[in-house]
Amino acid sequence: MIERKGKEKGAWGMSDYEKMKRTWEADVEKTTQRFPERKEKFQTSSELLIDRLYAPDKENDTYNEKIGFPGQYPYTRGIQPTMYRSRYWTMRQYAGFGSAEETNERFRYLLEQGQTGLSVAFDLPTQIGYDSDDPMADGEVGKVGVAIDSLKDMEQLFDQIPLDKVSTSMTINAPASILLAMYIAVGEKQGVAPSKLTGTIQNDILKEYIARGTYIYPPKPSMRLITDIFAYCQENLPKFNTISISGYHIREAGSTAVQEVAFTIANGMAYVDAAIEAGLEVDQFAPRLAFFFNAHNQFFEEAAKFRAARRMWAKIMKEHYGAENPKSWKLRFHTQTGGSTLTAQQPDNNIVRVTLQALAAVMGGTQSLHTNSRDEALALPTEESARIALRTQQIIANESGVADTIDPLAGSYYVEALTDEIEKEANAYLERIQKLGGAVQAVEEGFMQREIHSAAYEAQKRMEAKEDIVVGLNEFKVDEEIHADLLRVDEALERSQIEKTKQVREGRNEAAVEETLSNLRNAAKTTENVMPHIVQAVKQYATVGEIANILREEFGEYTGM
Ligand SMILES: CC(C)(COP(=O)(O)OP(=O)(O)OC[C@H]1O[C@@H](n2cnc3c(N)ncnc32)[C@H](O)[C@@H]1OP(=O)(O)O)[C@@H](O)C(=O)NCCC(=O)NCCSC(=O)CCC(=O)O
Repeated sequence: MIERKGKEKGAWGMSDYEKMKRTWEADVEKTTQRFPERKEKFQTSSELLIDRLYAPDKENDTYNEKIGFPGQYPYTRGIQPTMYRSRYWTMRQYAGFGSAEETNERFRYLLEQGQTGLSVAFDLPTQIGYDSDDPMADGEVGKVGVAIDSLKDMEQLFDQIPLDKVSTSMTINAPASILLAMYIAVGEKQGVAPSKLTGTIQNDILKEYIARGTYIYPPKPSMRLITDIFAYCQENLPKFNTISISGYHIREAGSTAVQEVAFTIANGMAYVDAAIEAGLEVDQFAPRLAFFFNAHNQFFEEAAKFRAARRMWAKIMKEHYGAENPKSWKLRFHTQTGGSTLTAQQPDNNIVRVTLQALAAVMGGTQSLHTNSRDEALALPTEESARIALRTQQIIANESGVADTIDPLAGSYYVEALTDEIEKEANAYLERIQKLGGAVQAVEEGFMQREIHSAAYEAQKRMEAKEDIVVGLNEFKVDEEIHADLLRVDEALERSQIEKTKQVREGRNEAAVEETLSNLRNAAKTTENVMPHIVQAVKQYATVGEIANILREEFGEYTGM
């Protein structure tokens, strides 16, 4: 794979490789002042010293162009010069169920247990912009996540959790502006200025049309809401990640690893195009774009997928969009282990699957990680399962030694070849999507959906023919009764949540609510940024449903392809 060519020495008598290495060493010097390495000396159990980085010891063109050094373009080896030697990935377990109080308790439990970031799961009504007392919410309140109707719920959700110390991810898409506005308002109540807030909103509508389904408005106004958020955050929340461009759900819907990368990056390009069209400067908003991928069981392919995605995005941002700020080139991502790979049969086996998948994510250089709980194929995780899932990451980080040297798979013939092939195949998809007119067009025409369905169909056939073995499912089965200790949401929650929201409505200043909602409506009719109006409305305790309904009236509803 690696062919060595003679190389001219530059004016300073240094080859390109030597220059790159020096630059990396200087970056390490700088980074470690802010983020010192975890240990003075890293060593194996036999006391063999572990170097920060293993790289070719001589000039090598392929290495320079394709692989390079960590923290350097094209970032194949990771986005930080020291990676996990300085700081482990963020351990960020997706959690939420029932009421804000219950979820707050789970959050605090997870933080006490060593989790390092928060990730909010909202219930379905919240995700599609309905209050708990809306007939559309019937039977769904607090089921797959926490029920949030008004700022009151958000205040309880983050009670005793200092928003200047912890970063929060919120899996919210169509109503992302509303939940972000509530987060800003809670921050202010805690005395934390918006400029200090750190976190991420998912805010990725395209994959909702493709795979996940919680869309409200048609594509055009949805894209406008997203670029309004970019513009608002650029001014007011410079540390907040404005979107989490998600391949996770595309993969859950049955795509291949290549499709996951290709469609996610295509969607990413659509957001960049929309923001540029809205008049934003690429180097202003691109540094705060984030990504979110899945991790399945095919260990090497998964690790290679992350490395390929990073390299592709760096090239696209630099060469296609002409971004000049290196922060715009870096693909930063969260990983969640693959929910669809878990089995209801012999559920403890899922712990092993999650371990493999999490390891692939770490080998691929993830910034943040959720490890699924063993019982997720059955119900919401119990506290014990959630703890084991977190412990899985902690064991990988603290006991396995895999985080002690940067990108340990680099240079493996197999992994580098897979990285190249994934990049090539994903680029071929990108070309097809560009020919269709870009991701928005491709989604509207159902192109990605069709490709995913056919991949899922093929995978199902392989499984039924036992070409693909899933342990406990089509082979190695046992007679069992599944009697896991499952967490169920109390049916009384819906009634108490409805009552709580009723009280909020009774206690607020109705004239002020009306005024802020009417200002929002006026802004929605023009091109004015809607975000400041949504912030004003939530501060008056206008609810998620009330705000989403104003936008429904102005933008219309999307009824599917
Ligand atoms: C960018 C990420 C990916 C990660 O952000 P984090 O804050 O956790 O990590 P980070 O940015 O890497 O690190 C925080 C700060 O430390 C710095 N830092 C980190 N490591 C460093 C190192 N080695 N050297 C120097 N600096 C370092 C970073 O630059 C950054 O500072 P600066 O910022 O100053 O540079 C973000 O978007 C994120 O947290 N995403 C999570 C998304 C998520 O949880 N989604 C759940 C979806 S759940 C879902 O959808 C489930 C299924 C469903 O419901 O359908």
